[in-house]
Amino acid sequence: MIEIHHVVKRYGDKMAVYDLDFTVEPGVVTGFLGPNGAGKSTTMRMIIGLDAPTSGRVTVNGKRYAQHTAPLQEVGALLEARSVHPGRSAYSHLLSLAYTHGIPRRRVDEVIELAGLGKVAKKRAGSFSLGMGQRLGIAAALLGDPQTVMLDEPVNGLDPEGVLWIRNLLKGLAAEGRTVFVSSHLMSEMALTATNLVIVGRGRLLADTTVASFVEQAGGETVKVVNSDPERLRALLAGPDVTVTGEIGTETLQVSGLSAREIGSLAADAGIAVYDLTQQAVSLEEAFMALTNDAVEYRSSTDTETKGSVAT
Ligand SMILES: Nc1ncnc2c1ncn2[C@@H]1O[C@H](COP(=O)(O)OP(=O)(O)OP(=O)(O)O)[C@@H](O)[C@H]1O
Repeated sequence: MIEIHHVVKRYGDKMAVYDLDFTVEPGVVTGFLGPNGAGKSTTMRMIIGLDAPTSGRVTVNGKRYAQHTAPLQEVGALLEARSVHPGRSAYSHLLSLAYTHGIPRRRVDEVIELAGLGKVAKKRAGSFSLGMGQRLGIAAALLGDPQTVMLDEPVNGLDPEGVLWIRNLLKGLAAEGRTVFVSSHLMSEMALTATNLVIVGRGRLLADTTVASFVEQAGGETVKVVNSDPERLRALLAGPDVTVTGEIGTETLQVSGLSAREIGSLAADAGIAVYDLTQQAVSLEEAFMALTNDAVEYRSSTDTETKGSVAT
């Protein structure tokens, strides 16, 4: 468990984190989200003692990181900066980490396998792609078989297979009862991976919630239905908890409050042809952007025009 108690972090005049207060529970993946400069990396650095809070307290399993006798076995962390000697192989990097932390050699083989680095383990880390570097960082984070795993932007640079691998890895670690805390810019990615969400903006806590309630607050699930008689279908679907929207003159309706199955059956009973029936998650990315809009530190003039809806 990670506990952040009223933490403030100031760099000179810059308030990087202001009165952050939340708990990261074991057994689930907790996503840590926020736009650039929100304070995610600063918070993560404070968790593993690379930075000290100006005020407040950060503990892992009840103690400050430095108070743990075997910190690598307590918290495994991947932070954004890569700290691997480029001339070293992945294997020797992990081996030297293991030696200096009293971790047996066989664990090095295990994490190399786990991270899918078997074929490149003897190659110089300096020749690694961004994705392979991320995998090596994750292997190092897991070396001590830690109860708490903290990863800063782990999907950065990974291809789709790598993204899927991370997703399953994180869920598996949480299912083993570990505390899994992972930062991201992407709400759509976190919605597929995390159970809990901590959202920050400009160093402040904006939401401490679950993916399920975030989705619900953002408008819940909708179903897109393209059909031969939208006017009649719209009337058929109407009900107290049902919302139907759609542009007049098009064949497409967006329905919330009914499942795709229920809509398909109602349309079939009425003899209305359905050409497309797709369950769509709400645009979580848009809901996230709306929540963090005032907290975006740097924005290009075109950003506000490029809001994309991301189906998950
Ligand atoms: N060492 C430092 N000195 C001065 N300011 C800093 C320092 N580290 C971070 N900051 C500032 O603190 C704020 C929070 O930065 P931080 O890197 O924690 O954000 P972040 O959420 O991780 O952002 P990103 O997603 O871009 O990595 C930013 O305004 C940043 O410029």
